[in-house]
Amino acid sequence: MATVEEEELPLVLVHRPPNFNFPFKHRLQTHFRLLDPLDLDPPGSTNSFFSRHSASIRTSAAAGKAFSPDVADLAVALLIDVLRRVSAGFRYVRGGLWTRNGEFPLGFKLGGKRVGIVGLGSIGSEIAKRLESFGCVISYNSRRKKPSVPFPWYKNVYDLAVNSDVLVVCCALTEETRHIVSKDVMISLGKEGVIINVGRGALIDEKELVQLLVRGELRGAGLDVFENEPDVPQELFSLDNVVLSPHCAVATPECFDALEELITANLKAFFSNKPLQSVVEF
Ligand SMILES: NC(=O)C1=CN([C@@H]2O[C@H](COP(=O)(O)OP(=O)(O)OC[C@H]3O[C@@H](n4cnc5c(N)ncnc54)[C@H](O)[C@@H]3O)[C@@H](O)[C@H]2O)C=CC1
Ligand SMILES: O=CC(=O)O
Repeated sequence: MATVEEEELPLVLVHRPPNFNFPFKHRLQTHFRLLDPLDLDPPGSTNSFFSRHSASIRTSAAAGKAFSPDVADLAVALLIDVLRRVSAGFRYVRGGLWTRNGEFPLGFKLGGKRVGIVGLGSIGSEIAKRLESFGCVISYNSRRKKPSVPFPWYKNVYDLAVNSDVLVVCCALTEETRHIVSKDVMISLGKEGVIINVGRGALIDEKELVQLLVRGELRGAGLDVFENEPDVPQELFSLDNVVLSPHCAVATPECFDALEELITANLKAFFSNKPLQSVVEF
């Protein structure tokens, strides 16, 4: 039961993925009364509060750009790790292989690589900015050419892959983008090709990706997201050219501070009839 003082706070309906427990919930509760359907409905419920009421919900605050710099940092870290074999080198030293086998295999230079970004949104733009400063040559695919962007645009991912050494996948997952990185796209990237995914697992045909990596038909992959998290295909565990992270691109306290600031600003704007800083239309 809410107390009389709590009743006076603005009521906020929370819409979040079941695996996202925002650590600043208690601080938001000092300004707002939170109605979190996941506290009421079990995860996966087909008749959840949100699905029953979503038709009547028109506007909500989104994460906006709060996550983007940290996600972009991790994408670049995964790419450098795959190319320069950072994690593999660590395993080599720790496993005593340096003493036993001698020199470690050569890695590959980042500068000069042609990087194709699938989805030049908020995260993709941050990735482009970082990789450009490393001397990479950027191009991108999105539904439409972005007039203010200087990089070459490819209208499909296949053509982007043909003209890239690296594909960085960071577009939104929709029915249209599910498996947008198909077997054909990966084959067209070629044997020297590297794939980085910080978007969603299902943007890539994961079974085909695994097969291509196992058969040595790609140079490597850096993956933060997977089709059936937290289950990761076991075949990837023994591949030295694959770097895996547990969907943690946003997992920094700074990121959550930025998110808290944005959510609070959005909610305060909403309750004073001012424009939101970031909006989702349902
Ligand atoms: N690994 C992680 O921890 C995180 C992953 N993400 C994922 O990254 C995605 C992108 O995030 P933002 O850049 O912030 O979103 P955004 O909305 O700024 O950008 C999404 C981009 O996807 C593009 N896109 C949509 N449909 C497309 C299509 N059919 N073909 C090509 N491009 C298409 C849009 O043009 C847009 O440029 C999110 O939807 C989310 O799934 C987001 C945050 C953290
Ligand atoms: O962690 C956030 C996400 O969208 O992924």
